[in-house]
Amino acid sequence: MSCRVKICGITNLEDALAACDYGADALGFVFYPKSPRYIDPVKANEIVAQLPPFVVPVALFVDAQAEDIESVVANNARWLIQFHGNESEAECLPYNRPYIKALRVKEGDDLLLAAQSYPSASAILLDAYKAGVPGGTGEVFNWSLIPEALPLPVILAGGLTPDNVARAVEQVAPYAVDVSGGVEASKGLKNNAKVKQFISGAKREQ
Ligand SMILES: O=C(O)c1ccccc1NCC(=O)[C@H](O)[C@H](O)COP(=O)(O)O
Repeated sequence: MSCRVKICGITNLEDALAACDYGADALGFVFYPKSPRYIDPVKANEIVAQLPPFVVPVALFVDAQAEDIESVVANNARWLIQFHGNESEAECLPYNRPYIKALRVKEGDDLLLAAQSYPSASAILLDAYKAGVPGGTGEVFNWSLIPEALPLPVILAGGLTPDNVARAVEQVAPYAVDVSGGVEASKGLKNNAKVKQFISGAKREQ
């Protein structure tokens, strides 16, 4: 089965539309001010207004204030929210939007228990744990730590590239894959050839 693809860290319209042309299913916009991929909410909403109708825009926050989240998602009914910090389920619910909860994976974690703490999530995104860095680390985690029976669709992230994505899809069989650094020319700017190669690798029939 073909895997869905989310291209994260979009900061400009050209990269957004190119990713859509190559077959991206979702685009991630980072509203974490300390990220080199941070995008201004007004600019992000201008881009989202120009996306093809079947591409899902994902607004990514890290332990953000409710008013900051509202100020982004109130502008377009299409936004799905990705919580990439230490938000509890109760903190993910007030926006009445479908949401993805990111979990940062490290040895010894009980991922099943962690995923079970978010029964209202649409999907769980699994990313590499790195102390002091909430995401976009470019690091791969040990995929064999993922339990067989997670209760939600899994989005695999962390250090994916055009070179390893087909192997990741084959080994993990995730609902979707998510990439940021592995398809960049420089922080915040995508390399379109890498984006195209990544998407065809992810969607290649196994
Ligand atoms: O991309 C960031 O700078 C970022 C900062 C803080 C929290 C999350 C962030 N990105 C989250 C993503 O969804 C990335 O795509 C995911 O962490 C994988 O990144 P990469 O390993 O670079 O592919």
